[in-house]
This record gives sequence, C-alpha cells and structure tokens, in this order.
Amino acid sequence: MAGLAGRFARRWCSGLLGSPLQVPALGLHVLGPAMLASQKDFNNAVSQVKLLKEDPGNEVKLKLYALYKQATEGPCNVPKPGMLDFINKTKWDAWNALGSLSKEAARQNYVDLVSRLSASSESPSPEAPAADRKQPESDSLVVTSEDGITTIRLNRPAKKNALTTQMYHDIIAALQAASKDESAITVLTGSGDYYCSGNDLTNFTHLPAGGLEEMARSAAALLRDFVNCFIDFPKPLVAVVNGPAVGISVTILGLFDVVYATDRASFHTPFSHLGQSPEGCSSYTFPKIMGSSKAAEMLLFGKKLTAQEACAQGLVTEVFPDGTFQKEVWARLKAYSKLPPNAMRISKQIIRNREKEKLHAVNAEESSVLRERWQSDECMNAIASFLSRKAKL
Ligand SMILES: CCCCCCCCCCC/C=C/C(=O)SCCNC(=O)CCNC(=O)[C@H](O)C(C)(C)COP(=O)(O)OP(=O)(O)OC[C@H]1O[C@@H](n2cnc3c(N)ncnc32)[C@H](O)[C@@H]1OP(=O)(O)O
Repeated sequence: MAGLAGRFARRWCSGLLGSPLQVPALGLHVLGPAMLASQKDFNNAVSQVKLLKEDPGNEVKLKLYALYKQATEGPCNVPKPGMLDFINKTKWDAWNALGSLSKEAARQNYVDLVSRLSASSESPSPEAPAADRKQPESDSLVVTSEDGITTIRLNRPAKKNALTTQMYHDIIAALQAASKDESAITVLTGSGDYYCSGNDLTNFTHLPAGGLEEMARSAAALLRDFVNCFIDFPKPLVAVVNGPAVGISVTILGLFDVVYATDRASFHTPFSHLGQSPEGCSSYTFPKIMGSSKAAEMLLFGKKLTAQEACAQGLVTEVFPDGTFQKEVWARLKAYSKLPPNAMRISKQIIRNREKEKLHAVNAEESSVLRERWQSDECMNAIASFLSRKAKL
C-alpha cells in the first residue's frame, strides 16, 4: 500500500511540475491585489516553480496545475477521464472546480500562490510587502499587502471557499494584523467562482471529548470572537464579492463599510433550512439596512437575492459586470487607498462607534442562541442531509 502511495506521489510530482512553458528564470514580483498579474509575471512564476527549494506537496501542486490550465486554456473543456484513471481524474476535478474563473484571475492566483511558496522557502526580504506579517496557518487563506490595501483572500475554491475552523482563526489573526499595519483599506474576497459558501458543514463532524455540548460551546465562542473582530475593525473594510455568497459570509456584510459585487453574485442565508438562526449581527443590521419584512424574507425563509436585488436593498454598494469586475473594483480601491488614512479611520469611528455596544450585545445573544440550535435535532438532521448528499441549497 505504501509502495503504491509512493509511486502515485512520484507520478503526481512529475506530471504537475513539468510545465510546457520554458522561459528564463527571473526574479519573482510580489504582486498585490490592486493590479492583475501580467503575462510576463505569470511566465516568471511558471519558471519560479521549478526553482522552489522545497517540495510544496501534492495538494499545492494540484492547485498550481489547475490554475495553470485555467490561466492558459480557460475553463475546463476536455472530457472527464474514466473512474480508473485516478491521476488524470484528480487533475481534471481540480481544473473543473475552478468553474468560470477568468484567465486573468487564474493567472493572478497562480502568481500569488508561487509568490507565497517562494517567500516561505526563502528568508524574508526587505521588499516583501507583508514580510513581517505572520502568515495564516493554512494556505486556505492568503493575505497580501500592497499599495495601501491589505487583502484577505479566501482560497479554497474546490470547496467554494467554505470556512474551516482554522480559517476562522486565521481571519481573526489577519484582521488583528491589518488593524495595525500600514495599509489604509482592508479587503475580504474569494478565489475561484464563489465568494464563500459559508460555514464548512464538516466543522460540526469533529466531536471533541466533551461531545456535542462542548462542540456547541466552543463553536459559539469562536463565532463570537470572529464577529467581534469585524465589529471592532478600525479601518475601512471592503468586501469584494466575486461570486455567490452563503450563510455567515452574507450576514457579516452588514458590518462592512462598502460591498462591491459582481453581477454573478447571489446572497443566501438559508438558516431555517439548516435548523439554525442568524448570526454576524444580521438580526440587527439586516432589518436596519433593508427594513424588517425584507430582512425576514432572507433570514426566516432563506430567500436568495441576486446582486441587483441586494444592491436595491442596500446590502451591496454597487454591482459590476462580471467581465470587468476585478479591473474596475481594484482600480477604484487603489485610488481610495491614497486618501489620508487617519481621516478615513476617524470618519469610520464617527459613523460606527455609537453602534458598537449594541452590536456586541447582539453578537453575544446570536452566538448563545446558536449554541442551543447546534444541539437541536433540526440542525443535526440538516447537516447530516448535506453530508450524505441528500440536500444542497
Ligand atoms: C467545534 C468548532 C466548530 C467551529 C465552527 C465555527 C462555527 C461558526 C458558524 C457560524 C454559523 C454559520 C452559518 C452558515 O454559514 S450557514 C451556511 C452553510 N453553508 C451551506 O449550507 C452551503 C452548503 N453547500 C451547498 O449547498 C453547495 O455546495 C453550494 C450551493 C454552495 C454549491 O453547489 P455546487 O453544486 O455549485 O458545488 P458543490 O456542492 O459540488 O460543491 C463543491 C464542493 O464543495 C463542498 N462544499 C461547498 N460548500 C460547503 C460547505 N458549506 N461545507 C462543506 N463543504 C462544502 C461540496 O461538498 C463539494 O465537495 P466535494 O467536491 O468533496 O463533493
């Protein structure tokens, strides 16, 4: 069995790292979010992969392979390999999971990933924009900082950027670091075709020694800490919603200062379907933003809004055509990031501070109600249904 696994791993490595592009090895640019990687940056990154000092492991090589194919050929356009063709099927799955991600975005994600791999295999250089930042524990979150913008990118496209327990911790740490760094603006966005599919429902399958009750207690504590970071975040916080958003990724939008969405995005809070109840302070912010009956349709009945509807209700600031979304949004954010940072901080304080106490109280109440909900049969059955593939939203 070990021999088979070893052979599998070796074939994997040679298949994934051998790339068809041969360009001279050049220094890699550390790219930030405010500009899209050029073809030259991409070619450099392709060369750089071959020079990595450490083997990045099969999962990362699979990501590199999928992004490379998407960046050079576009969305997966070849037939799915047969069940027994394990390696090619796994590679095909990874490519196919990137959905309609544009070639430009794939190129950028590829360059970002190589940049992180290079940075972690070398000693930090003074030019690296986020050199002194503690990097997230898992590569499901990518944090970059450039041109006055710190970007926190959910990077689990094959799982629609569902939030693992580790990702909640990493986002908390990233927000804490961003609140103290040099940047003027902080952005949350996603990789791939989804913004975020909400809480990873498998988080609830790892029962601790204390059983269900202990799991619900620690989940409620983590949820409360997570949402508190958004309530207290001191700088302009912008969501760049690059695709559909579900669950907690929607509810916390009420705590952002600006929300830009592609016209492919949708906004879905299916809490009743899941036997759960609202969080992220949405029980307070949504009625305030859109009025109580529109909020009830979303939070009680799980009505899914299109990007245009969410914009009309005031949850989204502006909607952009998907084809020009990244270019237009980042150009705008780059311009905003040049505004005096202290003025923006102080203006945010004036706008938000009088609400903070209320928001903390709402967060505490929502977390404690959910702690009970997570132990209910309604919730357990809904999660079991999703995991056994009987239910999808
Ligand atoms: C003890 C400590 C625990 C700590 C936890 C902290 C708790 C804080 C919790 C706060 C409360 C949050 C509430 C919510 O966010 S509720 C919303 C939860 N989300 C969902 O219910 C979405 C479920 N997903 C879907 O319905 C579909 O996947 C979706 C419509 C999003 C996309 O469908 P599509 O057909 O396009 O794609 P796939 O279903 O094939 O998805 C691709 C793979 O991704 C996996 N996936 C997607 N979403 C999730 C998810 N939320 N959780 C787990 N896995 C997810 C999906 O299973 C596919 O995986 P495979 O390729 O392996 O099959």
